Amino acid sequence: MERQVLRLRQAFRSGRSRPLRFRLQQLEALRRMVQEREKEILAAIAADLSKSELNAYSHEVITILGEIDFMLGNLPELASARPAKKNLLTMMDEAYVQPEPLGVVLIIGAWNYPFVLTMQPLVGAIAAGNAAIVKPSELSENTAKILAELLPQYLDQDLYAIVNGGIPETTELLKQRFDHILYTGNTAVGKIVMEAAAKHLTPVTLELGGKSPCYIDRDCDLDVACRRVAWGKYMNCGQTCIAPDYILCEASLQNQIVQKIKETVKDFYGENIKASPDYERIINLRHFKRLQSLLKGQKIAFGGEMDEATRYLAPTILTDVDPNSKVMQEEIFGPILPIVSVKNVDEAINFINDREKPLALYVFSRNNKLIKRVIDETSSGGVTGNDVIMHFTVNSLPFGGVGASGMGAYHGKYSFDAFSHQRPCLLKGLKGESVNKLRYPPNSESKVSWAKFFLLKQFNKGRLGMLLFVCLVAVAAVIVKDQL
Ligand SMILES: NC(=O)C1=CN([C@@H]2O[C@H](COP(=O)(O)OP(=O)(O)OC[C@H]3O[C@@H](n4cnc5c(N)ncnc54)[C@H](O)[C@@H]3O)[C@@H](O)[C@H]2O)C=CC1
Ligand SMILES: CC(C)=CCC/C(C)=C/CC/C(C)=C/C(=O)O
Repeated sequence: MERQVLRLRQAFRSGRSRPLRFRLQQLEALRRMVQEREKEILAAIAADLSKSELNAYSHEVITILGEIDFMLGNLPELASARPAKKNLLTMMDEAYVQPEPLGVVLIIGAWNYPFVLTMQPLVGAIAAGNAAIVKPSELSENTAKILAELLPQYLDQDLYAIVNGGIPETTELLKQRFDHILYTGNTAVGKIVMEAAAKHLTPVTLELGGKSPCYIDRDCDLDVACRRVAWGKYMNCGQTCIAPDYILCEASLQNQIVQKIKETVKDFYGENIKASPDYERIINLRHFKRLQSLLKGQKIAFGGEMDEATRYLAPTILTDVDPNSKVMQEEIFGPILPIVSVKNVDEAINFINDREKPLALYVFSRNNKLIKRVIDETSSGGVTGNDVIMHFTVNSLPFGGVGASGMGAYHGKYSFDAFSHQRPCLLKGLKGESVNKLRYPPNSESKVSWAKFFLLKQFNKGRLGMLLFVCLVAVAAVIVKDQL
């Protein structure tokens, strides 16, 4: 492992990953990989998650193609230096912010969207000019295997590597020194990653989970709300980090919601859900049993059927759920939808604020003011109003958690930023010592007054104002020169 990281570091040090042309060429190669090897990629995702290839394409491949296209179109601008506003002491100098790559970064992915969660960060890491090691989840072994086979065929092998394996391999990897780690997965392992990173003062982006609440207001089109919630909850069999975890609503809405979601499930998956190509399975037996245990003692208003042999768990709704029950204590990450009654929106807001900050928050209402109020009075990684999941698809929005649901963000420009250092650069000439005297010792009252003038004065006065100001500064400089 150590040797592998060293090899990448040497390649990074050679400067090869930095030129814009090289980054664009690697991103184009990645796009070629996705396009040319689409069938193999889809088959691997499909095998890992019992998913149809069509769903694998729309859940994962589209996102990556979109992200690569965004970077190819915007990289020249993202990577270029941005001029910075100057103060009076530096107005003759050059000041700019130059994004620079961080170095060798580690990307640790989770199994639930195994292609997106490794490749989307990799697009950002390449775009920002880094070397990268990708560690896919061992639970999605087919995707991990195909990535290990394909990436070296398309990308520079000295700069981008893939490490497969389980906890021992990740533990070993985490002992190495990286310049950034982007980890996606559960909160407990997030803490392990952060602790390991701290040993090297390595910055981290932690994409964690949590219980994302969904408040449905009385003043709402329930048909639409229930269809959208059912889509986001049962997609990937509920194994989506930003799936609506539970519904909060007034007690009087509960039965209507159950009825409408039931009808939607029939429209989506037909009478025989098991036979639907659009309904996935639970990733493994451990998760299946965990979900099974969450149903104990609950009132199942819909669904609940399961088949251990195929890890099938039907779309399920629980009603009158006690907020203290187990299903409300941990992220569900499966197709179980608890409904918790609240008296009104105030109680919903308190309910949300009494718990850890979630990764996503959803509010359905015809009343935009109410939606804005819920947003203003709560905190979460992201929000979609009157829909679920969809903020994930807008790559001009940063995607990430807050508090227990994570730190840092990525997607689009934010991925580029996550893997870059914004380096402030000030280039001065060797002239101007007369004015510089005011910062050299020995200090004096008059030097402090002039320093205040030069450093604290604002000059947002338009072109003419600027001209006058420059004259004023020139006069001041002459006076300073004579006085100091
Ligand atoms: N915020 C986000 O973007 C996303 C968050 N998630 C969250 O991830 C969770 C599901 O993923 P997991 O089951 O955690 O995925 P997982 O079991 O695949 O683990 C994630 C990664 O951590 C590594 N890992 C596991 N145990 C480790 C240990 N003890 N030490 C070092 N590395 C270790 C694995 O090898 C894997 O690469 C959910 O909580 C979900 O909400 C999932 C997808 C996206
Ligand atoms: C067609 C369409 C709008 C699909 C949506 C795909 C999507 C947003 C999937 C979720 C992706 C994801 C990585 C979720 C997660 O992190 O758990």
